[in-house]
Amino acid sequence: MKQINSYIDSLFYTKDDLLEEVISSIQENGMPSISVSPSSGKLLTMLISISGAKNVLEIGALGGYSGICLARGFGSEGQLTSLELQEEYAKLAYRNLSKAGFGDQVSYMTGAALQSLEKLAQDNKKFDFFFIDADKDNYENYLQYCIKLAEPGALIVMDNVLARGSVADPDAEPKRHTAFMKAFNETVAKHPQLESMLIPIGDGLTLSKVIDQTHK
Ligand SMILES: C[S@@+](CC[C@H](N)C(=O)[O-])C[C@H]1O[C@@H](n2cnc3c(N)ncnc32)[C@H](O)[C@@H]1O
Repeated sequence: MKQINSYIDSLFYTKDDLLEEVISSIQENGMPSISVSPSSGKLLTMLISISGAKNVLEIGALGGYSGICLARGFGSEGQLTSLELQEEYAKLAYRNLSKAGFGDQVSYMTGAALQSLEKLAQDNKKFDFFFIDADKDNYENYLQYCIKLAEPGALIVMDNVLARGSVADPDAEPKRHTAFMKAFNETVAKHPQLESMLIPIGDGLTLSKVIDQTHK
């Protein structure tokens, strides 16, 4: 997996000073180095621009790396709502999004994402693109909320679904979330409201389209 990702990054990722500054700012602030991989970030940008999504919800901001990738996809016309547990992380993410020129197009909701999602549901908010990249134990809950908050045909992208390849390789040392991710991937694959595919890039991204029930 590592070798394949290095190969993909070496061919398709071009040096990006702004994103490299984001990575440095995360390290300087003593935060974990767990942003999406460069190629996953580029794919997020492409998915937003191809789908034309303008109202994006991110779960798990960290220092704003994926937030910038998402915002680049909608350019000057979209809005990003980002949910982050840690106030300090959200502040850094906001500074980085502002540096990237998206300060007016992003808003952060801090605290446990499940509470923020419940608030968004109560307020009848709708989104056309979701990126789930926070605590893995809640992935199924996050997925259910995203479906609830989705415009028909919305896309939901979930990161880390391969758990470093351990979900597919019986000889690999199991990770903390291997068993959980295996079960989650089965749920997504069979979900009646989703049409999905797992893309083995970075730590694995699943891309799900919310089926428009009115056109079935
Ligand atoms: C893998 S990092 C996100 C990386 C980010 N998406 C990127 O690629 O730039 C996961 C983030 O989820 C946040 N998080 C963990 N548990 C959470 C929760 N219950 N509610 C909201 N955010 C949470 C963590 O603080 C962390 O910043």
